[in-house]
Amino acid sequence: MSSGMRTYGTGRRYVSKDNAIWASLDESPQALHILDTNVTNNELNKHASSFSIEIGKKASCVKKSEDESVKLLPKAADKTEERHKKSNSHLVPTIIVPSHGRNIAKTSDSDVNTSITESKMTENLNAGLQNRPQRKSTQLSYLLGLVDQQIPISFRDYIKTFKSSIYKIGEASYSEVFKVEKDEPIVLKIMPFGKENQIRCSDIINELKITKRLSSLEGYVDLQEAVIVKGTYPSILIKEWDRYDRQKESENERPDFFHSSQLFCILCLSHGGTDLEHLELSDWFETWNIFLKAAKALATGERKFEFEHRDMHWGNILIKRRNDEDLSYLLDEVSFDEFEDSNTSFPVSERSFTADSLEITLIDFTLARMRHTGSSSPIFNEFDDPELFSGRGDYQFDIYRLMAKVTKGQWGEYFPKTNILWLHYLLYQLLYKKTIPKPRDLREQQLKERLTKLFKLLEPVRRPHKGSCPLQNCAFPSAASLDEWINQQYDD
Ligand SMILES: Nc1ncnc2c1ncn2[C@@H]1O[C@H](COP(=O)(O)OP(=O)(O)OP(=O)(O)O)[C@@H](O)[C@H]1O
Repeated sequence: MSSGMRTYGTGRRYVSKDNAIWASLDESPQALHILDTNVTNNELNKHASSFSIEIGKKASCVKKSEDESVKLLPKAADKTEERHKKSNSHLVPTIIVPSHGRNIAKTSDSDVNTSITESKMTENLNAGLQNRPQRKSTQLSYLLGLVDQQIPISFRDYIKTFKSSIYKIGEASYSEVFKVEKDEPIVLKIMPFGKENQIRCSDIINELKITKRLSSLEGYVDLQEAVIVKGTYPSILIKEWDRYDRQKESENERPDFFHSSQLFCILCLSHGGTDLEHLELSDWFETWNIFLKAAKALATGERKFEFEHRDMHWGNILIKRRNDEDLSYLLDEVSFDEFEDSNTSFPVSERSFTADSLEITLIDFTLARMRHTGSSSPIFNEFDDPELFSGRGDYQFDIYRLMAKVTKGQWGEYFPKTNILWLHYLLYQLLYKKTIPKPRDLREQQLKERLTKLFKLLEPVRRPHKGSCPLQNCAFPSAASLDEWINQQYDD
């Protein structure tokens, strides 16, 4: 992996040996060291130091559990270590940020039983239901209500309803992601929940509600269906899992260990394309459009729902280029006459046009915050996993600490500035982590300069001096304000 670290796709995240990541950059966000040691919640500080790693040590597969004892992860971790010996010797594997808000729930199998009680549609589950085992069955009932089910359906039977081929396309901390081939392909995000080391039911509820709500907005993934299933992993998916493992070496444990009582939430989503980390960018038109569209999507989310993504790393930004056929109807509307006898070379406009034909889709709202309905309390994640704030070696991890600074731990409140932090991260990834061909003409050069200018404008902390408040330097309080500024500034 070019960046030397994996930021998603598994619970195990890696820090590059090169901790002096900023030393080589002119625009090094000063935030890193200042904020590392200054997270608002003292508890976080306490934990932050616990996760530092020593190169070459067997730290790769240990993590501190809640009771501070060090324990080995199951099989998958051993496999990871082996793999790293083989192919990733430049990485220092460690567990930095295992999952988002997916604390080790202190539940037993019986805590999440499948007996169905009357579903009570209380709106605010955030504060009330997390970490209360006695309410687990109420949470499950609530979740089933959200997906219009009375009881979980059989996992195998549900998968059988798909008549076309299914391929595994991705994986994450606690989920496996499959694609169902169709004219309009769909994606199945399969998340086991409710038991130890799995996603909390309350987190599933939040992700589902937010995904549903944003579904029709431009720039956000479409939720076509959500189901709660129960049972062992269907063999067709295991076969696909094995194929993926052979080709790409999965970081997860083979999902054949689940008990027949296991519950899963399956989100059926539109296919959003390739994530930014794995997409090769062809020019600065495209690069500009990715940033612009991400900023616009966040601005729309803010305006409609007081939305903050809070985890917009480059694995959560999907990009799809419309193919030539999709574009033909647009080409019909373009007059090429103006290019005749003109000094403007046609390829410039053509490239610009192509870049504009790109779609972005934001996914993964596990950590997101939004107002659900007018009167109800917001949906949000408590960020109560201290490991979220202890990552090192990538700007992504500093963003979590910066968010703690901005929110002062009041995660339920509305702080659109967190969207600006993620947009600054996005600019950094685009400008310094992607390999984009040099601008080939003036127009491309201008777009690159725009992005560089915005990178400076959005920088969270610039030359802080005594008594100054970090984050006060960035002029934009929200993605909406940035969007307005861009519209005024650049009318193209
Ligand atoms: N709708 C989609 N279309 C295409 N690919 C997708 C889609 N949803 C997920 N993926 C792929 O699967 C990966 C993991 O998905 P996602 O980020 O939603 O999982 P997660 O468990 O929430 O991850 P994280 O570790 O970031 O919490 C993505 O990075 C992407 O490559």
